[in-house]
Amino acid sequence: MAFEFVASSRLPTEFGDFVIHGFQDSATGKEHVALSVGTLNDGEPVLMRVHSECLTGDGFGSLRCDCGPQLQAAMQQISHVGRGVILYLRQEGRGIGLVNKIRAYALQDTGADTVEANERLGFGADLREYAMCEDMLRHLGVATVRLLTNNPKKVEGLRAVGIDVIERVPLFVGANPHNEGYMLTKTAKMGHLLKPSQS
Ligand SMILES: Nc1nc2c(ncn2[C@@H]2O[C@H](COP(=O)(O)OP(=O)(O)OP(=O)(O)O)[C@@H](O)[C@H]2O)c(=O)[nH]1
Ligand SMILES: [Zn+2]
Repeated sequence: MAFEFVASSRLPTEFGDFVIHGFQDSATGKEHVALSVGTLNDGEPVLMRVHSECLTGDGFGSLRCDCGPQLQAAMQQISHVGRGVILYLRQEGRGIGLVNKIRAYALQDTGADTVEANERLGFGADLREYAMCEDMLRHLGVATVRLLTNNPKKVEGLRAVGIDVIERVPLFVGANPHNEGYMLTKTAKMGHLLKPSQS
């Protein structure tokens, strides 16, 4: 089978107690994980975050983007509610990979915005795909979701692979002096909704 569940275990974190579920995609060689809290297979809508890997933001605390605070806020909210799931997808750099993201950052250091940098490297602005999410949610028994995101295209992408997104729930974490321009580009060129008035 191309995509399979491998194992689950307890994962206590500083944001609360999760269960981590490991999946392998033999077609791509990627390993994806889900972090869940509570009972998900009861047919009720599930609060969900689909988070794309960002080693620099999630792991190193980079201020160039908003990924780290978004992941932490999602973990806090889901833990607080006591029910929900985070799908952590290994699609670093919107799918171009870690080293290519660093190449894109180098271009941004000399004036390109996040979209132009990808294009100069010969990539589209966003190469992510979401088909694996359907497999992961089926395994977890999730029927419908309320999606924590500021990106309407992510809602469309998930619906396109058969996931029943019944609501988009904004995930605002604010900006800092290092990511202000990046956040403006996401709004202007990528359709992100980054103000409460836009939601
Ligand atoms: N290529 C590239 N990828 C980036 C850059 N900054 C962040 N990323 C990646 O972008 C992904 C996160 O996407 P975002 O556009 O921040 O947000 P989103 O997931 O589309 O939307 P939200 O659900 O609102 O977070 C992660 O995989 C990051 O590694 C960049 O300048 N260039
Ligand atoms: Zn990031």
